[in-house]
Parts: sequence; C-alpha cells; structure tokens
Amino acid sequence: MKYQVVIPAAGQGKRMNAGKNKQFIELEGVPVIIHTLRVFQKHSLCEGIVLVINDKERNDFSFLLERYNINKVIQTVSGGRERQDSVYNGLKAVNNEAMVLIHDGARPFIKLATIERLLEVAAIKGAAIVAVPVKDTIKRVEDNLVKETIERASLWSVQTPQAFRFPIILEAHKQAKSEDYLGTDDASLLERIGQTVAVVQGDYTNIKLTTPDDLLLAKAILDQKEEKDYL
Ligand SMILES: Nc1ccn([C@@H]2O[C@H](COP(=O)(O)OP(=O)(O)OP(=O)(O)O)[C@@H](O)[C@H]2O)c(=O)n1
Ligand SMILES: C[C@](O)(CO)[C@H](O)COP(=O)(O)O
Repeated sequence: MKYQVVIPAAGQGKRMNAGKNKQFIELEGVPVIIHTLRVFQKHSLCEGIVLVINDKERNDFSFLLERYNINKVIQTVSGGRERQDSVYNGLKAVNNEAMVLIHDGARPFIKLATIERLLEVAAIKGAAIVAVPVKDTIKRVEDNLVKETIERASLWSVQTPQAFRFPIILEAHKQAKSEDYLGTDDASLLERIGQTVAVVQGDYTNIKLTTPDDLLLAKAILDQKEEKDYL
C-alpha cells in the first residue's frame, strides 16, 4: 500500500549533549537524518516525505536534501514545542494519502522489510506500530524505592514507524490537542479514544539515537549493516 511519511526532526537533542541537533551528527560521514530519509527515498511505496524541522535549521536541512538528492520531500514544515506538536504540524501537510507513517528522524536503522510488514498489518487493522519484546525486568520506582514489578511477558518496547489510516490519526491528534493531552507516541492518541492498535515485531537494532552511548551502538550496527536491508 502506498503511503506518505511524516519525519519529525525538529527536536533539540538535549540528551545527546552534542551541542547541535543530533540529526546532523555524522555516522560514517553521513548525517543521521540522511540515513533515515534515504530508506524512504528508496522505498517504491513511499509517495512523499513531510519533514518537520526547526525553522532556525531550514538552510541546513535544505543543503542536505540537495546534496544527498532526497527529492521525495514534498514539504518541510515547522516543528513545535513537543514532538506531538511537530507531528501534528506534519500531518496537516500530508496531502490526504490513505496511509501515513510517522517515523522519528532519530531512528536511522529502520529496515525496509519492517516497513513492509507494518504496512500490511496497518492496511487491515487501520493502525499498527513497530515494537520489540522487553528484555529487562521493568519496575515502577518512586523516591528510589520499588513500588511495583511489572509482569514482563506482556511488555514491549515501542519504536517507530507507526502506521495509520490518515483520517483516524489526524482526528486523534486534533482531539488530543483540543483536550491538552500529551502522549509520548502517536499510537497512544488513538488508544485513549478506544481505537485498537496492532503491534508488529521489529528489530532491536532500530534504536532511537538519544544519548551519547547510542552512538557507540550505532557504529556497531553500521559495521554489520547489509545495504540491501535499508536501501
Ligand atoms: N519538539 C520536538 C521534539 C522531538 N522531535 C523529534 O522527534 C524525534 C524523537 O524525539 P527525541 O528523540 O526526544 O529527540 P529530541 O527531542 O531532539 O531529544 P531531547 O529530548 O534529548 O532533546 C526526534 O527525531 C526529534 O527530532 C520533534 O520533531 N519535535
Ligand atoms: C515515539 C517514540 O520513539 C516511541 O518509542 C518515543 O516515545 C519518542 O520519545 P522521545 O522522548 O520524544 O524521543
């Protein structure tokens, strides 16, 4: 199923502490955001990319899109205070494609096979997300004391892309905004209004580059990278 993808890349990268937006950090000489965009640029089912950026970085992004010939970007839109605001701004620029994916610019290692499996499920279920089973024990902690150990068998660590039939995710964002609800992912905006969301198992290598140690993992992942998986 053909789709458009919204790529939020308007964050500040505070936890990365790199002194710049982590999207511009180079991995093997190529900026993180380009690694991410290249996957969708090459995917024949991707009909367009809406890139969400900080206006102060518009020239930087434009230069990179030109240099790396990322010509599937149909619009670059301004980000907002929170990731959710940025995504909503991006959704409003999608030209009413039946299916929309939302994928963090900070997740450069998404595989084509995962995207294709996600699309198949989202086409049937209306909404689907990529996730991996949790490997560690998860506990709820308050004031450095364990309050609860959460049964691990049903816990998943959620990633992106998240795929939705366009009208339902646009409406969910609209409703969350009108009710001042802030979620940490887009699927939660559907869950809170009673919509079902399917889960597709992805890869543990589909990491979000968040803190400096993630760059060590990124190097190891790139060392093992099979071009065919991504491009
Ligand atoms: N207001 C925001 C916040 C985040 N993002 C994007 O959403 C993705 C996931 O967010 P995160 O990893 O938290 O990125 P940052 O917000 O940049 O990181 P930090 O919280 O450490 O500042 C990233 O691609 C980021 O650029 C965005 O477009 N707009
Ligand atoms: C959307 C997400 O990547 C799913 O794991 C995650 O919630 C983003 O969190 P962030 O703090 O905005 O990076």
